[in-house]
Amino acid sequence: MNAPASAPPTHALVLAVPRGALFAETLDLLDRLGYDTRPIRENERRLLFPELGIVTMRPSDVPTYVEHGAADFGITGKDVLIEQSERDVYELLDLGYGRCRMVVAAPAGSDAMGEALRRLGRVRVATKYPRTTRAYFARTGRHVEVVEVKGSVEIAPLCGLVDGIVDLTATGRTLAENGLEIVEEITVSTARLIANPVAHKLKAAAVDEFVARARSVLAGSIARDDRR
Ligand SMILES: Nc1ncnc2c1ncn2[C@@H]1O[C@H](COP(=O)(O)OP(=O)(O)OP(=O)(O)O)[C@@H](O)[C@H]1O
Ligand SMILES: O=P(O)(O)OC[C@H]1O[C@H](OP(=O)(O)OP(=O)(O)O)[C@H](O)[C@@H]1O
Repeated sequence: MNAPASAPPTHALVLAVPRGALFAETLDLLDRLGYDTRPIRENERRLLFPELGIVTMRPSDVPTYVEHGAADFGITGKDVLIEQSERDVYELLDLGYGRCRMVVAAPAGSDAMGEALRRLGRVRVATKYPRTTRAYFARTGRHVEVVEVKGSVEIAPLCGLVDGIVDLTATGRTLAENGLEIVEEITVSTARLIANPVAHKLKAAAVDEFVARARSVLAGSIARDDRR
């Protein structure tokens, strides 16, 4: 049976696109890969774009949709992939943008964390990244009590809730504005292209073609940056 004329074209691949901090650069990349991103840019409340094979969501939800095959592939931060390390997804490509550091930070000049460790044998840390934080403190041989918060993590030590935080920083402005300083760096994060393992096999040609085009577009950006 033929599809009705009004049905959206079915795309070979469905891509999960992160909103928020990675959104603008992801749309710029998609433009350069030949997507017409105008419908996405024109309506910030619309989330699903079947005519483009694109679904938009929070960065931390991208691995969920890709793991379950609701999207064939997607873009999210390496920090999200580390936090959700149990997800069954393939990491295909480092896209280079969205660069930030995941750090341990504490009130500037205070040694609040060292004092807590000496006095109480444990340090209290607020974060949106509980698993990464526990793993990091276990790896570095310290007892940590993790307080999970949903955002604006920097406020937690200022209110006496915790001794320090684990959070992302890019310019360092948010830490500085809140009287915090970086104590340790856990990792560096950039945006990554991930794929559903089954789609990666069954739609190998389409996935490989997308990855090859993305590589060549990214190589072009690096060459352009080098010329500046
Ligand atoms: N300066 C930055 N601060 C935070 N995240 C950044 C920064 N620069 C790039 N990123 C990337 O953007 C992602 C977070 O985006 P955003 O802050 O918009 O998400 P969010 O609203 O916190 O949603 P979620 O609930 O999914 O974490 C991070 O996972 C990281 O990979
Ligand atoms: O080093 P900077 O350039 O200042 O960026 C870092 C800030 O950006 C992110 O917050 P976001 O805006 O995502 O809000 P959130 O705190 O609610 O996660 C991150 O959690 C820091 O707070």
